[in-house]
Order: sequence, then C-alpha cells, then structure tokens
Amino acid sequence: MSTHYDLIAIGAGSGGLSIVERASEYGAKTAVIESGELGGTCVNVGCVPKKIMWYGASLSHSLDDAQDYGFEVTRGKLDWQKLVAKRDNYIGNITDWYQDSFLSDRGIDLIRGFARFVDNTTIEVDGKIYTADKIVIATGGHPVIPSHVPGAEYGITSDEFFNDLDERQPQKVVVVGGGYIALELAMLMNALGSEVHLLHQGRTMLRKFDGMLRRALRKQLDDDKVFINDNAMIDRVERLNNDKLNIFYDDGSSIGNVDSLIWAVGRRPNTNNIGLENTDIEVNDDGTIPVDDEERTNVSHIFAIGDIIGKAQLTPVAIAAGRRMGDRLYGNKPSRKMVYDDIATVMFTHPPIATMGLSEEAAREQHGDAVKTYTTDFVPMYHSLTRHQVKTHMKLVVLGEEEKIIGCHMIGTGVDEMMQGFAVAIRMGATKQDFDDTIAIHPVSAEELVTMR
Ligand SMILES: Cc1cc2nc3c(=O)[nH]c(=O)nc-3n(C[C@H](O)[C@H](O)[C@H](O)COP(=O)(O)OP(=O)(O)OC[C@H]3O[C@@H](n4cnc5c(N)ncnc54)[C@H](O)[C@@H]3O)c2cc1C
Ligand SMILES: NC(=O)c1ccc[n+]([C@@H]2O[C@H](COP(=O)([O-])OP(=O)(O)OC[C@H]3O[C@@H](n4cnc5c(N)ncnc54)[C@H](O)[C@@H]3O)[C@@H](O)[C@H]2O)c1
Repeated sequence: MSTHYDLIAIGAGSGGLSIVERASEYGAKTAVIESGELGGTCVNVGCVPKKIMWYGASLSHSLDDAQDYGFEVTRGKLDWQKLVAKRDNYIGNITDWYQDSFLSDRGIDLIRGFARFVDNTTIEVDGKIYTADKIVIATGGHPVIPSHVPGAEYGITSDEFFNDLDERQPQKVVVVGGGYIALELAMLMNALGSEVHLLHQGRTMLRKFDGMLRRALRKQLDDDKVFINDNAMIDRVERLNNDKLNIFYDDGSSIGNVDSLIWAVGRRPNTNNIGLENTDIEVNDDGTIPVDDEERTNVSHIFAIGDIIGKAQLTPVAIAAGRRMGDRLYGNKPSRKMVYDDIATVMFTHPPIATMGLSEEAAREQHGDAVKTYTTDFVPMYHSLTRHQVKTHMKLVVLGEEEKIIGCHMIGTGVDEMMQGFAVAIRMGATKQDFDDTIAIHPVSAEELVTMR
C-alpha cells in the first residue's frame, strides 16, 4: 500500500466516504482511514438501525389498526432478539459492501486504525506515516453523558442502544433529552411495548421547531402514555445488584427498577485526540472546526465536512458536501458549493415529522408582519377507521405579497415520504400560488398542501 495520496479522508462515515468516492471517480489517488466500522454513525448506530426499528415500531401500531379494519389479529409478543439480529445482519451486509465493492471498485485504499496528525501534511496510524496533498477531516461526533451527575455512567447513549441491547428488550426505559434522538427512541420503544419515561430537565422539547409540531407531538406522546416529566432534574443514579437502576430527582421523587437510562442530550465533535495541536488548524471552543464556503479550514490544503463542522448534522448534508468538494477539487466545477439553508429533514417519531425552512416563530422574528401562515389539520383517511384517529397537521409559512414559501411543517402519517418532492419546489422559490396552481392527487394527505386556504 502506498503512503502518499492526492487526498486522504479521516473517517469513513457519510462525509469521508463521499469525498473519496467522488475524488476517485475523477482519477484522484485516495485513501480513507477508519478506526471503527465502515459507514460511520449513520450506518452503524444512527439512521439505518434507527429506521429499521422505526419500521418495526410502525408495524406495532399497524397491528392495532389492522384490528380496526376488521382483521382478527392479536398483537402477540415481539421477538426482540430476532428483530435486532436481522437489523444487524442488514447492517453487516452494508459494511461488507462498502469494503468489497464500494472502495475496491474505485481503487480507494482503506487504512484501518485511528488517525492522528503529526503535522499539517502528515498523519500517523498505528505507527505508520501517511501523507497527502489534501486532507479531509470527517471524524463526526459522539454522544455525551453528563459528567456532573453521580452514577450517570450507568446510563447508555444511542451508541450502546444500537450496539449492546441485543439480548433483551428493556422493559422500563428512561430517556433524557428533547431532540431528534430522544424523541425517536422514546416513541419507538413505546410502540414496541416498553414503559417509557421522558425527561426534559426544564428544557423545551423540539425547541427550534415550529410550535405546531411541538404541540402535536406532545399530544401524541401523552395519548401514547409516554410518561413525561418536564422539570425534574436527575440528581443521582444508583445501580442495583440485578443491574437495574434507581434514578433520584432533585424534587425528592425517584423512579426505580429502570432497565435502561438513555442519555440523548446532544453530541460533541470528534476533534479530541486527533493531533490537531500538532497542526495550525483552528478549532472552535465547542470543538467544531470552522470552514469557509468550500469547507476549507484555515490551513489551505485541509478541509472538514459533516458533523465535525457543526452545521446541519445530517447524513445527506455530509454526503452532498463530500461530492461537491470532489467536483470542485478534481472535476473543474468551482460553483458546486454547499448551501446549508433550507434543508428538509424528517424526524422518525410516530407519526413522523417533516420540516423545512423557517418555523413561524423564527419567520416572524426575522420578517415581522410580512409573514403569513396557512394551516390545516385533519384525520387522514387511513385513520378514519382506527381507534387512534391520529391527526395530521400542516403549515405553510409564506413571505410578502408574492407569498414565497419559506417554511413547510408537517406531522402525520406519510409525511416522511411527502417532504422530499415539495423540498425541490420550495428550494426553487415556489409561491403559495404555485402550490394552488398544482392539481391535487386524490385521495392522499399531500393534496392538502396544494389546497390550503
Ligand atoms: C441515533 C442517530 C440517528 C440518526 N438519524 C439520522 C437520520 O435519520 N437521518 C439523517 O440524515 N441523519 C441522522 N443522523 C445523523 C447522521 O448519522 C450524521 O449526521 C452523519 O453520520 C454524519 O456523518 P459524518 O461523516 O460527519 O460522521 P460519522 O458518520 O460519525 O463518521 C465519522 C467516522 O470517523 C471515524 N473516526 C473518528 N475519528 C477517527 C480517527 N481519528 N481516525 C479514524 N477514524 C476516525 C468514526 O469511527 C466514524 O466512522 C443520526 C445520528 C444518530 C446518532
Ligand atoms: N431523523 C434525523 O434526521 C435525525 C435523527 C437523529 C439525529 N439526527 C441528527 O443528530 C443530531 C444530534 O441529535 P441529538 O438528539 O443528540 O441532539 P439535539 O441537539 O437534536 O437534541 C439534544 C436535546 O437534548 C436536550 N438537552 C441538552 N442537555 C440536556 C440535559 N442536561 N437534560 C435534558 N435535556 C438536555 C436539548 O434541549 C435538546 O432537546 C441532531 O441535531 C440531528 O441533526 C438526525
């Protein structure tokens, strides 16, 4: 194996794999260094295992719905080990494919091990030295466990949730947090039959999301009997001889016999221990790496993409950044730059949330009275026969006389698959009139988006 490359990426997650893929397609000699599993967070402990579990949890809801449609089915018992084993087998196939096809077909070298900078152009991995004309830092991030809470280390994060819980489904779960990961895990475990307690510790759940989404999701959590404690703070955690946990709150209350305490209170960038102190690369106080509009650090041949730059922490963002960087650096396409605004995202709760652009609150703060909204809520036809009657809520946030759409927010069955197409139109500058002029498809929930008044 060579030791000098045109480009080396550190980290074979969504960002690192995409830059070596695109660069190698233009003929660059590339290598990617990975200390863990190929595919990084998304494939191994993020989007992919989460989405498989989300499908499982959706089926659990569908079993209730099937009865309401007249089927004589009973919920039965979930074989947790089977679900987890099949999920992990699927992931194993993806990581094998990365190694056997994706990298080898493109002639990309895989260097296994933990990379550290020796200086601005040299990287050391397990005592071996590698150099490159261009280096891309794509080391992602890791979930945090608060250090100030005695016994907090008895809890787990999303990493261990996906890596370690292969034997038994935790029956009693406490999830701490109010963002993507907390809500996705809380709702999937609730649907799979666990008793779930959600703790916000005085913070606002889904703080930056449109209030309509926050209120609708909260109602659903309450309807689904997720036990929510908005204000109590965890004071300490004790582990019992049977490995269960007792969790004590600052208000004197406690919860006992907990199988899993899941911390979902945010992630930190992986910039520690990678030898940045041996380089001239600037690092922000929060550990993220500042980059310009070409994802270039202050050292001109070193770049950073993905979660490490602290912008939208999403797989398609890391992938798009890597591909566009490859186009710019080796494909003579200088204008292929990232735009980090107006990125559509889906939160895989039950029902899912899909959102893009400004919330009504943020839009009014920025544009005042020039903002107008269109909203609708309805029981979608699917739920017209079910006992749960889960409502769908939609909101369009529009700006000015021309009513340019600057925000689109939805929660309800099927919105996860609805958003992508509308995202194209909104990114192209669609107005409310454009939506109105689009003939609806009937009968689908999405038709409400083009018929709102
Ligand atoms: C539970 C969860 C669910 C998620 N769900 C979604 C979702 O549904 N949709 C979505 O778009 N996003 C989702 N995300 C976010 C998404 O996973 C990340 O945005 C994405 O993985 C970021 O890619 P990355 O390349 O920046 O980093 P990563 O994917 O984290 O890859 C970084 C890689 O670098 C390696 N590495 C780190 N340091 C070194 C070193 N010094 N030497 C060698 N290798 C190193 C790591 O082992 C890792 O493999 C989810 C995240 C989590 C945690
Ligand atoms: N479906 C998806 O696309 C998806 C799914 C999961 C994660 N992600 C990405 O990964 C990122 C990280 O997810 P995340 O959920 O870890 O972070 P997040 O920033 O979305 O949420 C962290 C939450 O923890 C809360 N919090 C912080 N400290 C706390 C404390 N001490 N006690 C209680 N709550 C506390 C915050 O108020 C916030 O609600 C997301 O921002 C998102 O970009 C995306």
